[in-house]
Amino acid sequence: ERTFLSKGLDHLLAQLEKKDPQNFFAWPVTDAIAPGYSQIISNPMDFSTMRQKIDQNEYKHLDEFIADFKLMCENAMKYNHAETVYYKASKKLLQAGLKMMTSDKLGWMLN
Ligand SMILES: NC(=O)c1ccc2nc(N)sc2c1
Repeated sequence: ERTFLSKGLDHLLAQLEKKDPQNFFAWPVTDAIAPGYSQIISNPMDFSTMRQKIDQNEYKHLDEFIADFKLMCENAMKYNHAETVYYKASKKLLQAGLKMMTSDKLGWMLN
């Protein structure tokens, strides 16, 4: 059911997804597109999984949502070499996303 927190997380997720226009982070990364991915990345994360977790009320606090966002970006910076578009996109997304989510305007969600 829609809670105060899940409504706020919905909004944040929509803002983060807009920062990934190439949809590099929209869906789970498969070994088909990223050879060896499942051996290198033990805790995969992507926006569709975060959406599911919001809908199932699995996030109890904003910092748990932020942790999944960081995991998603850090996975990409681990698997992809620094000169790739994926690495560069994840570094930019991480910085912009954290800036947005840690602004004081979100004090109301840090319960
Ligand atoms: N999120 C990622 O790390 C990611 C996304 C898409 C993608 N496509 C490839 N050919 S490698 C790759 C990695």
